[in-house]
Amino acid sequence: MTTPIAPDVISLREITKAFPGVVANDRISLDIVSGQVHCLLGENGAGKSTLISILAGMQQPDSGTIAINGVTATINSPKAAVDYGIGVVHQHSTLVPAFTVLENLMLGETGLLLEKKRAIERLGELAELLGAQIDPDALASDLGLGQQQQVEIAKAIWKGSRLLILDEPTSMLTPQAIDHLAESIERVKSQGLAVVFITHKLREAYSMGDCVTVLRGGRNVGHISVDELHSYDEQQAQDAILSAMFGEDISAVGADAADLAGATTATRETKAIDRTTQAVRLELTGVSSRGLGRDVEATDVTIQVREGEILGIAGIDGHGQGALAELVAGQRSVSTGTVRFEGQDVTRLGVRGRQQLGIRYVTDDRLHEGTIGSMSVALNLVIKRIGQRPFWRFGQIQRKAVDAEAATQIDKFGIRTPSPATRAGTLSGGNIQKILLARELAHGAQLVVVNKPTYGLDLKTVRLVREILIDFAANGGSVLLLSTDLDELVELSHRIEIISSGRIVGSVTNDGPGTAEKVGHFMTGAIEGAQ
Ligand SMILES: Nc1ncnc2c1ncn2[C@@H]1O[C@H](COP(=O)(O)OP(=O)(O)OP(=O)(O)O)[C@@H](O)[C@H]1O
Repeated sequence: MTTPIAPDVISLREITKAFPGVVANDRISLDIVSGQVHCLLGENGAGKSTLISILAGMQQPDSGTIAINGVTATINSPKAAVDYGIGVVHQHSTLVPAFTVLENLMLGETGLLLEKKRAIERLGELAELLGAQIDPDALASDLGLGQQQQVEIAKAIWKGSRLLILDEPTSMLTPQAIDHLAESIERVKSQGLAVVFITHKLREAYSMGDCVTVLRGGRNVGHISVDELHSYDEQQAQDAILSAMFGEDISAVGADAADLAGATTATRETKAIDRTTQAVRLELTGVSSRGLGRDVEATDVTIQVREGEILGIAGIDGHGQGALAELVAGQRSVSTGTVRFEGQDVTRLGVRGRQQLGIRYVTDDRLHEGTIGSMSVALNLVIKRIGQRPFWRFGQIQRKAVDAEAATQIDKFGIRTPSPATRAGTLSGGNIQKILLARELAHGAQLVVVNKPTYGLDLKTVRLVREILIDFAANGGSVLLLSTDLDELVELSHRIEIISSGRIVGSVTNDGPGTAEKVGHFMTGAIEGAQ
């Protein structure tokens, strides 16, 4: 066991960090105390990631100080952060897939392998601390997401951390893995570590947090102390957080606050699609995909999506959702089976041809595949229409038309950007997602494939994106929704099919209470089957 660490206070004072056109952190002060989970909430672009990247030594503040127990700490590199005992678990896995768990852990931040015997001992200590079973010899690529995350936590506190920062740790996990994570956090906390927990989910802030800080527009706009949070019931905690998050806008949010908070269990009132009147728009018959062999291929998939229908595809992340999405979009080839769109065989049609028919794709890889970070917001909004009128004429870009389109979409989707000319890569995750949706749903979209459309988005943006999809379907559009979030699937889908190891293993009509349990049953079966 690790020795309990004496209570520490990490004090941030007046931390300020500006980027061109935006003050990401504006004189933020807060205290992070050992033995407590400090939740950090705020809308997309509020400044959370900037603040943790400063704590993690990845960025330097323009001004302000960080002190540990009253002594100034100079965190001028990731190595310095590790030396101060600050470990971060990022949203996306940083493990090397081809390495074993042990190799990943031994490969420290210096890139040097530690001594093996000592590493096995340390892993044993940490596995006990986390209450996790971690096989040192398992390949990282063979681990489920929950297990990968346990390894990431072990890696973050490998050197005996004092502060563990978890950046939206629950967004990809199954309900079971979230429970396990909550137990691990409790144990880490009881060993005297401080935890900073970034989440968009108010339920989690209440159930796992000891205190809450809300950021808005780069500022610390509200703090709920340990005593306050522990004295509140869930409703009071939600009200306090929401009013800090939305300030005067709360009246606009008003009655929908519970929805925004994700407090209610999602149920969809809409009836199933009328199969006698709504034509089949997309039909996959016995389709298997053929990719580069890096991830799970779709195998023998037969599905139909009708006009006006949202078909949800549930499953543990990495079970062939990417392959399925790409083969509908035309980005991955079909090895067997047929893909038909509005009656036409499009099995061999490429991406561009499918786009012209109205098939659109919002990838879950917003930053790399979905947008070009070095290009402006305006160009990203029209990038799929290069060479086409009215944005290009005679090989020349038509600035006026591009700017007019950008202005319309920025307004319609509430994209928060200093200007249309700002580089897309500098926007927050939520705003990048809005660019993708704006672009893909524009101009003749008939069917949109969306993969994890609200992953990492804040409450308001989640609601906006879901409303956009519901409206699109209500107006006759078809949606193939791939998601790992059961609440989202139940809230949006008319029907839900479950994918496991690339195959469809079940189908549930979303006809009222009990749907989530039925889907969960298939998913759990899928987990057991996969491990
Ligand atoms: N490297 C950068 N260059 C320019 N602007 C940046 C950079 N990093 C962040 N920003 C801007 O700083 C602001 C705060 O962004 P930050 O990523 O910290 O917010 P966030 O609260 O973490 O958002 P999200 O919930 O979307 O992750 C945003 O307006 C963002 O566009």
